[in-house]
Amino acid sequence: MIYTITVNPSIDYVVQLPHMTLGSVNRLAHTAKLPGGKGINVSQILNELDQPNRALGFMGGFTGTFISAALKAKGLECHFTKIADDTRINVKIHADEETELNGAGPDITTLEIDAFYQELAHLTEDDVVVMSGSLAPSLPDTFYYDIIQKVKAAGADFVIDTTGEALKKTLPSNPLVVKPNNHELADYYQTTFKNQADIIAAGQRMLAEGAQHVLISMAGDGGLLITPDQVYFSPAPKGHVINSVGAGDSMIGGFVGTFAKTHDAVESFRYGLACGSATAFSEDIATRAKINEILPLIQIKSVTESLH
Ligand SMILES: Nc1ncnc2c1ncn2[C@@H]1O[C@H](COP(=O)(O)OP(=O)(O)OP(=O)(O)O)[C@@H](O)[C@H]1O
Ligand SMILES: O=P(O)(O)OC[C@@]1(O)O[C@H](CO)[C@@H](O)[C@@H]1O
Repeated sequence: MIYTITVNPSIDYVVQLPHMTLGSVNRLAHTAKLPGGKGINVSQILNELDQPNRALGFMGGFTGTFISAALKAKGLECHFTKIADDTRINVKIHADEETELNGAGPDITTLEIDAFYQELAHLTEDDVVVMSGSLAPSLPDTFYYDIIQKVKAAGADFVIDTTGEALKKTLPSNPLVVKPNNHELADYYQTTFKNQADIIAAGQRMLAEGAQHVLISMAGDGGLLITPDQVYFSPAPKGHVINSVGAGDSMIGGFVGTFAKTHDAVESFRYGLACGSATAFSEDIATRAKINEILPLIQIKSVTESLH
């Protein structure tokens, strides 16, 4: 079973307007309220790929009721831990440029945290736990690290979508895959990239530091997959970008869901790329139909030889 953990889910309130003027009343041309949060987005993709999975995390209040109902309607298996406080609302403004206003998140009590841990009490070595997104402020900084210790004790695999110090702390525990984007990768090693070879070298360093696979996403410039003995690149297919929020989560969902079925890293990369672009070309997280439309457009090539 794949478990996704969204500690801090959200209603993503997506608003569109041709132009936003700060300090004025702006009238919205189009709005949408979508269930969001990084792990939930991964679960939505897994569901589209018919990959059994269970969405975990904390959910509460009228916002939590909305998200749970929306996910149930989509057929997701959800085991969220109920909390007393309201789940947050994140505002995604699509005007001249994309601007995001993400809430800090609700208060979560020690009793609620204990109840959440019960969901991880029966992990086995066949399981994969995907952890994504910010921690609510009331959670300890070690929250993800503590979960990883439980995952490792059960012999299960894990994926964590994080950056900075949190990533540094988890790499030695050998995550199945890490997916920094090229900017996060440059920040991580406090460097700037002049060309693709520099990006690949940084990805290989992350592999040496413990990741089993490194996926580097580069938005409209495509992605790279780094394995212990090969490096692959794919450009992104061209299309009309509608809402790139969740493209990175979709890439993780495509990779992890396919890897669980095939144990084939390149095939998993292919699905990851297709799911990422399919979401960028959709209002919400991509559907199976959109993913199928994009899959034939993905062109992966090995760039290993060009490095020597
Ligand atoms: N404009 C785009 N055109 C085509 N494909 C895209 C576009 N944006 C994203 N993608 C696809 O989705 C993948 C992940 O996107 P991106 O690099 O933006 O991830 P991210 O930075 O983690 O995004 P986010 O945090 O918004 O989810 C890319 O590698 C690419 O395959
Ligand atoms: O505030 P966090 O937890 O870092 O990110 C939350 C979020 O921006 O991530 C998803 C897109 O990746 C959205 O659905 C959601 O609003």
